[in-house]
Amino acid sequence: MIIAIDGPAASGKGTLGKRLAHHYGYRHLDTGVIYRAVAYALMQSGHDLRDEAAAVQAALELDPEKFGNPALKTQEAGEGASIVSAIPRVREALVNFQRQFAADPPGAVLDGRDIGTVICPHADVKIFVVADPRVRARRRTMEARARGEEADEAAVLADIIRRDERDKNRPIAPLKPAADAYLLDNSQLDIEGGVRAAIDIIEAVRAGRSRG
Ligand SMILES: Nc1ncnc2c1ncn2[C@@H]1O[C@H](COP(=O)(O)OP(=O)(O)O)[C@@H](O)[C@H]1O
Ligand SMILES: Nc1ccn([C@@H]2O[C@H](COP(=O)(O)OP(=O)(O)O)[C@@H](O)[C@H]2O)c(=O)n1
Repeated sequence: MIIAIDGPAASGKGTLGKRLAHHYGYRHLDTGVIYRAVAYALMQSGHDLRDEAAAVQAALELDPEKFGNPALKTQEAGEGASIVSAIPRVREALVNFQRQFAADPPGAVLDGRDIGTVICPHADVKIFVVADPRVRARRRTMEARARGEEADEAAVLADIIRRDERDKNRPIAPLKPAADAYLLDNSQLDIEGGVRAAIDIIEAVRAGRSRG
């Protein structure tokens, strides 16, 4: 089974993806990390984030062993990711890696912006996670502070809104729900509540299939 989770910045995709993967015994890929890693590689080598040739090269040379680097979690890496991810050839260079991950047994949960629309259009279940932008900014600010970083909630909110706008309005693989995605608003839910709501959706889809 392939579970596709998409949604805007800091909506809880990764947290949900990890928890669902654990619940079902599947592997989990946070695809945002891939774009963050490309941006980080360019930043480290002093290239402009809009340098297409350098960005494609960085995408082709990606090392999944480095996806755990804490530097990828910063606001700068997220902002950079949103710039490099709008380059069509960068996205093309990363499609096979993601599809291969999705196809390997026993099943996979992928989260990002275009999983249900582009990477896995035939995913068994698609969930589009949303939350009020102010709630997302609050959670992301708390997360940064818990890591010992300084974070200004108004600046985090502005970053989230700017990134969502860029992601929604790019011509290639824009952020949007697939036509057959289930919307999950977790603004009023805690993490457990969000996980339960997602499992309810997945089980309802499975039950419908086995009847159908
Ligand atoms: N339902 C929820 N209730 C409270 N906090 C949440 C919830 N879902 C996620 N979070 C927190 O919000 C922050 C952003 O979640 P994350 O999974 O990193 O989002 P995304 O992968 O969409 O960027 C994290 O600090 C996470 O612990
Ligand atoms: N499948 C994906 C995942 C991320 N991205 C880009 O990568 C950026 C960072 O993604 P992320 O999921 O790590 O961001 P957060 O939601 O964690 O803040 C996004 O703003 C998108 O521009 C994408 O284009 N496609």
